[in-house]
Amino acid sequence: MRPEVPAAASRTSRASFGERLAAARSGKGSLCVGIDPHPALLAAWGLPDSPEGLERFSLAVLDAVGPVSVALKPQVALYERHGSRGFAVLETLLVRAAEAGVLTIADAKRGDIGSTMQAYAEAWLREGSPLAADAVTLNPYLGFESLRPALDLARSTGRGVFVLALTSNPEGRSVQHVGGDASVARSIALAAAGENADPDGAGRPGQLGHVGLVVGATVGDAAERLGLDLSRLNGPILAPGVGAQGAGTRELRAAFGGALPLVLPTSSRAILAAGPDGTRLRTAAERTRDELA
Ligand SMILES: O=C(O)c1cc(=O)[nH]c(=O)n1[C@@H]1O[C@H](COP(=O)(O)O)[C@@H](O)[C@H]1O
Repeated sequence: MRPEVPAAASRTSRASFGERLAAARSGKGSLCVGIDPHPALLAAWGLPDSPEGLERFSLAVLDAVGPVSVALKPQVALYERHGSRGFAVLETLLVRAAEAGVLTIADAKRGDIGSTMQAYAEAWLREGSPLAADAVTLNPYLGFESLRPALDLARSTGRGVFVLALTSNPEGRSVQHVGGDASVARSIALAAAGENADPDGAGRPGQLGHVGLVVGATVGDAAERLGLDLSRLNGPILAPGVGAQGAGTRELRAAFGGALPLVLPTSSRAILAAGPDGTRLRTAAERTRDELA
């Protein structure tokens, strides 16, 4: 049976996603835990690489780290590899997280021509969609403006998007860093800041907006070097790369400087490896959160 629509999907509040995230951070501190059920992790937890294993893993992570994390970020490919039954597990996770009051960021990295983008936007952000999350990651390779359906839907529903700008992987440089002052990364950051200038379209500039960026914690001084003025984004910055990819507090400070208050660090494998014991898992998340504070 299809799970009910997440509570988050039926919200009518006009608060922007950036404001909702900031409110949640003020109570819970600032850590996003990524849910990446890799086959090796399932095996280490004594679970089968099957939809059943996936469901037990996902709900155990929610129970253990939900209370100490401001958001959970399921990596949708790890669900997709189990086909429709994997996606059914993701739907259940999104419902349960909404019921538990934990924000969800679907790490789907979607991006396509506008007409197709409309369908992706509806899948991940529309009221009533079984896969609706609080936010979704987007890939702007087809041009920032191709993301328009998702930008507009996020704005009108109080949900958010995180657009890839400077990714944590070394290969990203060959696309994102080229061009000096006119780099792809800088143009994406400028476009995102422009969207956030009036985040709810109601003439209330100054609110944190619905358009976030993904900037890896591993990127060193790239943001500064390429002229991305992240402190003017007026929206959240998702920073993967913490833990398994080698970044910690020092790297976050080096990468973000004055923009650190906007940064939501996210870590997956380094925390998930502490399971399956729920107490150890929660302690690992708390320790990571507190070290990064
Ligand atoms: O959008 C992302 O979440 C993301 C962007 C990026 O630049 N780098 C990056 O690692 N990610 C995702 O963040 C997670 C990182 O996992 P860990 O390396 O295990 O912490 C994976 O799900 C990646 O797909």
